[in-house]
Amino acid sequence: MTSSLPVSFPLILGSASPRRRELLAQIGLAPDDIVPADIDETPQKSESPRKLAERLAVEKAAALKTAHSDCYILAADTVVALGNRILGKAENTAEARKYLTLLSGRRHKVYSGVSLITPTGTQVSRVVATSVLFKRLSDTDLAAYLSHDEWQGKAGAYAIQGHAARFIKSINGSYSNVVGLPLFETTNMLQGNGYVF
Ligand SMILES: Cc1cn([C@H]2C[C@H](O)[C@@H](COP(=O)(O)OP(=O)(O)OP(=O)(O)O)O2)c(=O)[nH]c1=O
Repeated sequence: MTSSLPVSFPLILGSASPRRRELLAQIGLAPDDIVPADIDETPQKSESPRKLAERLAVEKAAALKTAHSDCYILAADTVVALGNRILGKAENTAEARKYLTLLSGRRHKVYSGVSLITPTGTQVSRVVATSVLFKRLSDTDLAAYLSHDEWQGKAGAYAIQGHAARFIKSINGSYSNVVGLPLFETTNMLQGNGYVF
């Protein structure tokens, strides 16, 4: 007898981030295709971190819609924020040092926007926030962290899933959200919109 599991439409992950692919794999999801969305990620004037994370996730998914009709398209964006100040990806070691010095001994928020386009063209989105508390970083901590390239390509110039875990006293909220994709909310979004897995 053959099983009669309902068959879903293909899932496209609109992301160049290896973290997002790994996070999906963690919950048993292998996208049918991975297609980075090339959009301008510059914040708008006075845009809040939350709004930025949502807008960029929406735009990343929307950028892939025409080329991938009849698919589920999932995209996300992660923003690190100290109050309303957005810390993006550092461009060089000096900027990474500046960001980490700002985060030192303080609590900040990480917002991930997630957006899903269904095969019928409906787009749903949400933002998840996690609060992260860094210990006070010594010069030795900073020098050690900046001596390897973990800071590169990460919002706020750190990776909670890497060596930066040494610096994190506590988090309040979703861990996977900090790494780049809130898995509980993403699962609900996919299943709530008919994606079977
Ligand atoms: C705060 C934090 C961010 N990050 C990463 C997740 C994201 O890859 C990156 C934030 O940049 P994003 O612009 O969200 O993502 P991306 O440019 O890497 O990939 P794409 O836009 O194609 O989806 O920072 C970590 O890996 N660990 C962390 O602790």
